[in-house]
Amino acid sequence: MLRLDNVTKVYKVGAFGGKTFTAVDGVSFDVRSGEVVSLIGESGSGKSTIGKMILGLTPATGGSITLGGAPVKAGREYYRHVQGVFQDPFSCYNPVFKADRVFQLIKESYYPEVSRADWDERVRTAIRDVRLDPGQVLGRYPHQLSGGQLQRLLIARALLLELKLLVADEITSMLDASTRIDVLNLLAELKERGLGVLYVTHDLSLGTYLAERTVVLRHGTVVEMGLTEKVFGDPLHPYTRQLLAAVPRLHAPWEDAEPTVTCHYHAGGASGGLFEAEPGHSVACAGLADCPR
Ligand SMILES: Nc1ncnc2c1ncn2[C@@H]1O[C@H](COP(=O)(O)OP(=O)(O)OP(=O)(O)O)[C@@H](O)[C@H]1O
Repeated sequence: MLRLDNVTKVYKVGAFGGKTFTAVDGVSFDVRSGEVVSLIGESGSGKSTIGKMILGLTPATGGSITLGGAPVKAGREYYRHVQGVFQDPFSCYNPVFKADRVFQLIKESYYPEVSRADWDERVRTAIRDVRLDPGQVLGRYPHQLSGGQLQRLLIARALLLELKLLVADEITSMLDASTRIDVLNLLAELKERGLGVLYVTHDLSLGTYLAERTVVLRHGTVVEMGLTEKVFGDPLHPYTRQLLAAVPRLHAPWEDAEPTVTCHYHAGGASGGLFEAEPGHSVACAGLADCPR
């Protein structure tokens, strides 16, 4: 459904934009309907930039991003099918308006023909779908609602559209542990409904919780990707191993990752792109001292 092919993003930086910085470099992966793909990497690895390009908020410098074969085209029709939910739910609301105004804006833009009564019923259904009580959240200002409630209202808002893909960028990082699980379970329900979800996170444990496939990003390039159980069960790239070793475990002392001695990419005779080490599990060069440059 969503396909990124060799996507690159080069930002102009410096006082007069005279220098450039490549934030995303030749990234390719896809997200299918009814699937959660998690995009994982440390801060600054390019995750949000990829999310923004998919949402048409910033153009790709190279490569292509397509939804159902059609290129990203920011605008009303595209946003009917593709929506983003971000880390800080408060920033998505205008504090001087009641939070549920976001539903009214969707009606005005997409469903002006729907009667007031019908629309109110749709809104209440969407709110119940995200496990909120309409009576408790409608008519309130953003500051009167919790971060988790605001986050879920944004998901409810997305559900009112004919959504195919949701880009969820660090949406659980500001939530407490139990609300976080509620929101993750909600995403799991969305995929049951056939939606594709790109779940952007730097938290590996959350990524593994619900993603069928995982893409590991480092310095703007994909270093490993594949079925989540394979990427996490048998990480091949030293960076993935490092990330996994850094996940805190209850009652277990922190241990550094075992040093990587094999570059699966070069051992497999690959050159260019990623090497498919096993079906559904690909890896980039490990960058070991003896890897050909
Ligand atoms: N508008 C911009 N102009 C110049 N550089 C930018 C711009 N936006 C992002 N960058 C740079 O691109 C790189 C990737 O940023 P991005 O926000 O995509 O990372 P991220 O993986 O989402 O990080 P985080 O997890 O901290 O949100 C960073 O080095 C960042 O400084």
